Amino acid sequence: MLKQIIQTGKPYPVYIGTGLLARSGNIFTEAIEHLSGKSVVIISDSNVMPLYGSITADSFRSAGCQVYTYEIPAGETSKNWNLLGALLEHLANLQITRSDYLVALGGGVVGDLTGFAASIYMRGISFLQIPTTLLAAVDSSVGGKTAVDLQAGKNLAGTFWQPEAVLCDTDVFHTLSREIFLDGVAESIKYGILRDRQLFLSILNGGLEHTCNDIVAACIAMKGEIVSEDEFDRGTRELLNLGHTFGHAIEACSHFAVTHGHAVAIGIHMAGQTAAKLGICSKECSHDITNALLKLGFSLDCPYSAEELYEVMLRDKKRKGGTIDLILPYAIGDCRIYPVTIEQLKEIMHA
Ligand SMILES: NC(=O)c1ccc[n+]([C@@H]2O[C@H](COP(=O)([O-])OP(=O)(O)OC[C@H]3O[C@@H](n4cnc5c(N)ncnc54)[C@H](O)[C@@H]3O)[C@@H](O)[C@H]2O)c1
Ligand SMILES: O=C(O)C(=O)C[C@@H](O)[C@H](O)[C@H](O)COP(=O)(O)O
Ligand SMILES: [Zn+2]
Repeated sequence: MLKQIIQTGKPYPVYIGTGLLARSGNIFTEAIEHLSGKSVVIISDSNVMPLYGSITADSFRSAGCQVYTYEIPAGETSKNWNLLGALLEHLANLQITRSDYLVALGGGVVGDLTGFAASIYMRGISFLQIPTTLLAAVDSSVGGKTAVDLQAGKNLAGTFWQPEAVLCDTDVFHTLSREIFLDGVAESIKYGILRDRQLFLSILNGGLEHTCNDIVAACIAMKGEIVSEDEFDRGTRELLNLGHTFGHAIEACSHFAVTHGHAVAIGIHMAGQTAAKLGICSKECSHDITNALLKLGFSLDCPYSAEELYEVMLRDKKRKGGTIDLILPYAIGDCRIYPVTIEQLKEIMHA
């Protein structure tokens, strides 16, 4: 089992390995002094609960916890205000107290919703992350961004609330469909393009199928490094949004029919093209990014017009009045924040 510490205001461990789910209760209670004896509410979705709910619940019970479970419908549309409210009411009905724990068992949707609930229930209680998608393992389970979507767009309401610990059992990826696994490949290769050309090449050459734990650990380490520098997303952390200004707009335009990872893949391709057009990176660099995404199996056609995307992009959280921070590649392994005015953004989109 690999262990990393995420150095936020409140440092916390991330455990990565195989066969961990059946031991999750023990691993967490050994790491967290007062967890045994507490109530834990395992929150999961309608696909993951039947697969991994019992093994997780049994493990927490054997470690001395009182276990409750709560299931939400699978899919992005569960990241909404009404479901968040229903979950909070349920916690209150169970008489969950401030010393108890929530456990997010699932992909990024379960993680973002559970983290949000944990951050506001009784003004904040502890939670644990058990990611079950590749995307959640390499990205959403670490760093403490929580959110729900609003009608106007993606993740427009949320908090920063770090988990107490994260446990990532990579065995669970075996039940993912190819498409959902690919969503995680998009967020993984993002890390390579951001800061690590070697990681980019390893993923391109099928590394996630062969040396999965090491690559997951490398992505988490990079996320930890960036988040520890800028926990509250006021500077460097914006880099983690590579491909997201375009990607979030695609998700919103599709009413969330396009998954986050696929939208981010198209967004990374668009970021590469934009950088080449602006003369920030070479044409070869932009082609290498696009070809890598195609080789990995992404379809990069965007079904929405420049106008449609632009309107949604204006609500991006990296907008500061009349400017918006784009994240653009200067080379593979070197991305930077590149502010543009919203007028320039309009021109870029039309080009
Ligand atoms: N907080 C962050 O930093 C952060 C980072 C990246 C993405 N996100 C968010 O994460 C979400 C996307 O996460 P996702 O791609 O995990 O989507 P998801 O949570 O919707 O999971 C995708 C699908 O896979 C199923 N599933 C999950 N684990 C499974 C398993 N082991 N076996 C079989 N099926 C399984 C789910 O039921 C769901 O149908 C988006 O809402 C995105 O905005 C947040
Ligand atoms: O952790 C971060 O910071 C990220 O930006 C990671 C992204 O992959 C993730 O999709 C995040 O939820 C996007 O955040 P947002 O602030 O653009 O809503
Ligand atoms: Zn993302």
